[in-house]
This record gives sequence, C-alpha cells and structure tokens, in this order.
Amino acid sequence: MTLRLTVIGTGYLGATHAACMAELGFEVLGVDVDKEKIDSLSRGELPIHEPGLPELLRKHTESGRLRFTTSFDEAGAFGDVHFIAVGTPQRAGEHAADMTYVDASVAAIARAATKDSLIVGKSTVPVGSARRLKGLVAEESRDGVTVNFAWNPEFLREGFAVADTLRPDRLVMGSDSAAAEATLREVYADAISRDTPFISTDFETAELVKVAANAFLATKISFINAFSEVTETVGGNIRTLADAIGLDARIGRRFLNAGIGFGGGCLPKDIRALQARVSELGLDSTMRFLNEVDEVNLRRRDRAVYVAETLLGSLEGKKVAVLGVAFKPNSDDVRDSPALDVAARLYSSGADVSVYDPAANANASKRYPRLNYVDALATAVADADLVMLLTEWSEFVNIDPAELSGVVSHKQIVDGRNVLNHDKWTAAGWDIISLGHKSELLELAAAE
Ligand SMILES: NC(=O)c1ccc[n+]([C@@H]2O[C@H](COP(=O)([O-])OP(=O)(O)OC[C@H]3O[C@@H](n4cnc5c(N)ncnc54)[C@H](O)[C@@H]3O)[C@@H](O)[C@H]2O)c1
Ligand SMILES: O=c1ccn([C@@H]2O[C@H](COP(=O)(O)OP(=O)(O)O[C@H]3O[C@H](CO)[C@@H](O)[C@H](O)[C@H]3O)[C@@H](O)[C@H]2O)c(=O)[nH]1
Repeated sequence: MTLRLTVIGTGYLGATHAACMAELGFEVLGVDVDKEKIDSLSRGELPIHEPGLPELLRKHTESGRLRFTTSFDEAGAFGDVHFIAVGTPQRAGEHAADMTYVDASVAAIARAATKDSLIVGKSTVPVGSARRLKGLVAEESRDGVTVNFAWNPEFLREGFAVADTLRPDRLVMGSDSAAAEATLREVYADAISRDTPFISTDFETAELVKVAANAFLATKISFINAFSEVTETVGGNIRTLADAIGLDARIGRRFLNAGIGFGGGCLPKDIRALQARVSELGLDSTMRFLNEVDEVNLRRRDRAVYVAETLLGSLEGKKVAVLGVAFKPNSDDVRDSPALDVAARLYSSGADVSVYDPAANANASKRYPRLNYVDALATAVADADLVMLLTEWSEFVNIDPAELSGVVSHKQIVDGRNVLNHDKWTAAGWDIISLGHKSELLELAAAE
C-alpha cells in the first residue's frame, strides 16, 4: 500500500514538500497551527510566491490527494510518515535557534499517532537536537504504538523549491534504524531510481551536513564581498575577479556574486545558530570566523546606504526608487532581506522611498508600512533623484535605460547586485555605480 504522508508546518518548506510529495503519488496531509494558512491552502490558494508551486497545489487539492488540516489527531490517525517542517527562527535578542516549534510539533504528533509510524525532522536544527527529540518521541508516544524517528535535512532554495524537491542533488538521512532508512528510501524511490546520492548516516552528521552547507555558502558570498571592499578602494573588476577564480574547478563560480550580500530565512540565522551551538558545546573559538562572515555581510548594507547618502549629499527629502525588496529574485520572502533593510534605512535618514518589487511588496509593507509601495517600475522611478537596484529580478536586469531616462529627475543608478551592463547605461547618459567597483563619481561626491 502506498505510504500516507503528513507534513507538519506548511510554510516555504512544508507547503513545497507537501505538494511535491503529492506530485510523486503519495496521499498527503499538510498540518499547521495557522488556521488562515490552512484555509487558504485547502482552497488551493498558495499564500507565498514560489514558481511552479501554485499549479501543483491546485492540481493535487482538486484531485483530493493533498489535503490540509489544523488537527494533529487527524494527522496522527492518517500518517505513516510525518515530516516536521516548522520554523526554527533566531531567538529574540540571541543568536541561538528557537526550538519551541519543533519541540511542540514533534511532541504533538508523537502523542497523536495511533498507528506505527515514522517521524522525520526536516527543519534546520542545532546539532544534538535529533537525538534529544528521539527521546521525546519515546516519552510521548502511546503504549503499543511504535513511533520511529529520523533526520532528513532539506537543501531546497526558494525560487527553485519545486525543482529542488522533485530533483534533489542529494538526499541525506540520519537515523539509528534500518526500518527508518527503508521507509525513507520508499518515500524517495523516484529520486533514488535516477541515481540521486542517498547518504545514510547518524543523527549528528545529518544535522551538521545541513548547517555546514549553509555556513560554506555564506562564507563563499562574504569571501567575494570582502574582496569587493578591496576593489572599491583600489580599482579592479569584481565580476572579472569572480569569473577568473571561479574557473578553478576547486573553487567554482557559483555563489561568488558580489553585492549587498545574503539574507533570507536561512543563511543569516543558520550561521548565527551554529556559532551559538558550538559555543554551548565549549568550542567558543571554533566557528568564530562566522562572526566575520556575518560582519562582512552586514557591512555591504552599510555600503549601499553610504553610496546613496554620498551621491545625494543628504537623503533628507530626496526621492529614492528602490527596485526589489525580496531577499532574492523569484521570491516574496523578506526575512532578513538586505534590500528591505537598506530601503528602511534610507527612509529613516529622511529619504522619500518608493519601492517596487514584483512579488514582495505585501510582505515588505507588513514589516515597514511607511515606505511608499507602488505596483509598477515606472511609478517607482518617476521623478527619482536616485534609482537603486537591490534585488536582481529579471525585470530589472533587462531594463532599457532609455525608457527610464525621461522619467527620473536625475539619471543615476546604484547597482546593488552587480547585474547591469555599465556600457549600456553610460551610453544612455546615466551615472552608474556598482557595489564592488571603485567610482570616481563617488569619490568626487565624497570630497564635496
Ligand atoms: N525556506 C527554505 O527555503 C528552507 C529550506 C531548507 C530548510 N528550511 C528550514 O525549514 C524550517 C521551516 O522554514 P520555512 O522557511 O518553511 O518557515 P515558515 O515560517 O515559512 O514556516 C513554518 C510553518 O510552521 C508552522 N508552525 C509553527 N509551529 C507549528 C506547530 N507547533 N505545529 C504545526 N505547524 C507549526 C508555522 O505556522 C509556519 O506556517 C526552518 O527550520 C528552516 O531553517 C527552510
Ligand atoms: O552569489 C551569491 C549567491 C547568493 N547571494 C544571496 O544569498 C542569499 C541566499 O541565497 P540562496 O542560497 O540562493 O537562497 P535560499 O533560498 O535562502 O537558500 C539557502 O538556504 C536554504 C535554507 O537552509 C538552503 O536549503 C539552500 O540550500 C541555501 O542555498 C540571497 O540573499 C542571495 O541574494 C549572494 O549575495 N551572492
């Protein structure tokens, strides 16, 4: 009989996992404590922006293969495998991860399970959590019901979440049970049949693989961004530098795009949680370099604000058009978004900030309601003293500068993501300043 799956937590990760598992042929029940979200998903309406996901959600809610509930009792009676996909945000005022939601959801589903089943953690957690949670499951599960436990970290990227889930580049599971491994191999049979590497290991390795991957990616971005501080001072082309080192197969070109740095619901909080966890383990200096990774990253945002302030003399009363506030293109996610942070800081310094993002305006306006959100690029840039491209949506990368030329007050643009063609913009009479590049214009403005 085909396995029945539940996915507990139906946010960016859980909604994707649930719909993709339905696409693979499983009967799936999504569970969340957020009733509004569950109602929306039950109607086949996706409350987030994720390319390809609305179609899958509609298809499988219509077919009945994918349902949603707020009831753990229903989930406990239904599921053979329960995936945990709830949030592990940074604790307020601390670096450590908040495990409240994971603990609560694992305990709740262990209590509710009325048949032998497997709980599989997917959320990103501090090392040592899985072994502790396995103990919690043993305490909470009912007499006569065997509830097994495994850890299966998730590596999907927002914007590519569907493809990454249906065609992952690797599968990692931590467990101490052959039965748990056999069940997860059944869940992932489709990917395994295409020779996707399936790494079966212990709990600690599985948990660490996840945070190590994100720490490495964050380090790679801050590495190139640290060099961008050098090229901003001495000259040189940061993109050519990245291309040239990226051609060394040991280094690779991906994740060497300099700009305003990384954000989102994962990399920033995960490097901080990793540092906090190793400090708890008494290894205070082991991950100290991640402090620097974080610092370099945050300095990029300072740089973007500095460039705007310097070009405009003072921000007071100046009109700045911000293009993009999502933490990356093809997403509506503004968690720890560098772009939104910069926009908010420009506003705090007195600028009149017009924001246009193809998908993230609504989420951004919940966080910073005072910015002026508009629903078209042309409206955002109208009469602007300065245009700042902060998230590299293709709509912005492909702008024809001639089309904006008559619309703005001053033809000056800051490329916060290093994606615009300087020659094209300069030929159209624009002053263009890219983060990571030395600029005479900026030096002149700073000297004034
Ligand atoms: N977003 C990603 O791309 C991604 C990728 C890999 C791993 N992760 C990890 O996955 C986890 C979830 O991330 P996310 O971005 O989907 O977060 P999210 O905030 O979008 O979703 C979390 C969901 O969990 C729900 N929830 C909270 N407590 C619950 C409970 N007790 N029972 C049921 N539902 C509950 C919330 O209502 C919310 O809908 C995090 O640990 C994150 O680090 C995320
Ligand atoms: O060269 C680069 C690449 C990325 N970024 C920025 O880095 C952030 C993160 O980008 P990305 O990693 O593509 O997005 P996420 O969806 O947050 O995915 C990361 O975090 C997820 C949650 O843990 C993991 O599952 C993924 O594997 C991991 O890539 C974004 O702000 C990007 O703009 C750069 O500044 N330069």
